[in-house]
Amino acid sequence: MSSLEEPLGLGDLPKLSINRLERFSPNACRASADDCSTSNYKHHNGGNNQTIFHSSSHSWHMQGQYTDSSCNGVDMEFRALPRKVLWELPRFVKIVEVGPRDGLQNEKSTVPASVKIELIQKLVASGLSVVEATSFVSPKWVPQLADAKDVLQGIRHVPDVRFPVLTPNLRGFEAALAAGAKEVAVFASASESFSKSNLNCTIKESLVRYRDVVTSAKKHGIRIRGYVSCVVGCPVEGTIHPSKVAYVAKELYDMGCSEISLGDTIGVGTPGSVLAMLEAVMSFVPVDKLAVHFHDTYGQALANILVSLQLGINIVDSSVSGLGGCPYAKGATGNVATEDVVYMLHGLGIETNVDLNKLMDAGDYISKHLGRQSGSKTTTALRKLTT
Ligand SMILES: CC(C)(COP(=O)([O-])OP(=O)([O-])OC[C@H]1O[C@@H](n2cnc3c(N)ncnc32)[C@H](O)[C@@H]1OP(=O)([O-])[O-])[C@@H](O)C(=O)NCCC(=O)NCCSC(=O)C[C@@](C)(O)CC(=O)[O-]
Repeated sequence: MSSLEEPLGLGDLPKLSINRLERFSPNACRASADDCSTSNYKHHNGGNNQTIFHSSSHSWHMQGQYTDSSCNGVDMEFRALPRKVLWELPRFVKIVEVGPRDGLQNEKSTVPASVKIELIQKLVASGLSVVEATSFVSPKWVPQLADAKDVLQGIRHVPDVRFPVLTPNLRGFEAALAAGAKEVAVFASASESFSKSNLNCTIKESLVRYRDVVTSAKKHGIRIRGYVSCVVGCPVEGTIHPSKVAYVAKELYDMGCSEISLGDTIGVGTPGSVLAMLEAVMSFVPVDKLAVHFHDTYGQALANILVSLQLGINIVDSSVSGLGGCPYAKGATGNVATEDVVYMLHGLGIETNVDLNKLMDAGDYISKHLGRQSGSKTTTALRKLTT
C-alpha cells in the first residue's frame, strides 16, 4: 500500500490536537448543560429572531457543547467555528415547491391532470405550504400545462395552502382568476435574449404587460410573486451582469410584487457569482422579499442556497425529485430536489414544517409515473438503506 492509500492517524494531523478531535464527536462534552452555560442559545443580530444557533437542532454539533462562557478545556477558537458558520442562518425556511409547474412543464409526455392533482395533494400532505400548481400560458408554447384550469379545479378544496400559478399577460391572469386562482406569478428575465425566446417580447415590453397584471391583481386582492430568470447566466448571452438582475427585480418589486424569486434558470451559478448577484439585488429589494430558485445543472444548487441563507434569504424554491429543466434553455437540468433541500436544512437545524418521508413518497409517486428514478440524491441514498 502506498502512503497515499494509508488512512491518516491522529499523529499525522499536526495542526489539530487530539483533544480537539475528540471533542469533534457526537459524544463530546455531553454534560454540557451542567458543565457549560447554555445561556448563549440566544439569537444575536440585534434581536433578529430569524437567526439560528439554538438548541432544538437535529445536529449533534449544535446540541449545547458550544457556548460562550467557560467550559473546562474547550478551546475558544474551536468553539467559534460553528458560530461563525451558522450564526446568520434563518431558523425557518419557507419552501416554495415548483415541481408541478416548473418540473412538469418540461416533460416530453404530458402528465394527466389527475396525476398532477394527486401529486399536489401528496406534496401538501408532506407539509409544504406553497405549491406552484400550473401556468396559464399559451398551450401552443407549453402544451404540458394546457390543463391548468382542471388542475386548479382539482385542488380548490385544499385548505391553508397557497397555490400560485404563472400568468404571462392579462389574458392569462383573467383565465387564472376565472379558474379560482388566489395567487399568481409573473416572470420576467434579466436577459434580453431569453425574454424574447421565453416571452416573445423585450424585457421592457414584459414589464409593461406585468404592470397591467399587477394592477388588475391588486384590484382583486390577489397576491403576486415576481420571477427574474437568468440571474447569473443566459443560454444565449452567457454571463448576466448583476446590475441587470437588480434592475428587473426592482421594477417587479416597485410595481407591487410581494416576493421576488431569483432564478438561475440554466444552473450555471456558483456561490461566488450568486453572492455578487444577491448583493446587487439586495441594494434595491429587502432581503425578506427575496426567494432563490436554483437549477442544479452543475451541482451547485445546495451550495448556492447555503450562501443565500447566509445572506439572510429564507425562501427557497425547489422541485420534488428534481423535476424540470426549461423548455427555452437547452441542457438545463431540473430544479434542485426539494428532498435534498429539506435534508440539508434539517441537518442545519432549520425548520421547514416538511416531513421528509412523506415528501419522498410524493417524489416516488411522480417518478414512478414518469418511469424513472428520483432525481433526489437524498431519496436515492435513503431508499438504498431501507431496501
Ligand atoms: C407569453 C406568451 C403568451 C406570448 O405569446 P405570443 O406568441 O408572443 O403572443 P400572442 O399574443 O401572439 O399569442 C400567441 C397565441 O397564444 C395565445 N395566448 C396568448 N396569451 C395566452 C395565455 N395567457 N393563455 C393562453 N393562450 C394565450 C394567443 O391567443 C395566440 O393564440 P392563437 O391566436 O395563435 O391561437 C407566450 O409566449 C407564452 O405563453 N409563452 C410561454 C412562456 C412560459 O411559460 N415559459 C416557461 C416559464 S419558465 C421561466 O420563465 C423561468 C422560471 C420562472 O421558471 C424561473 C427559472 O426557472 O429560472
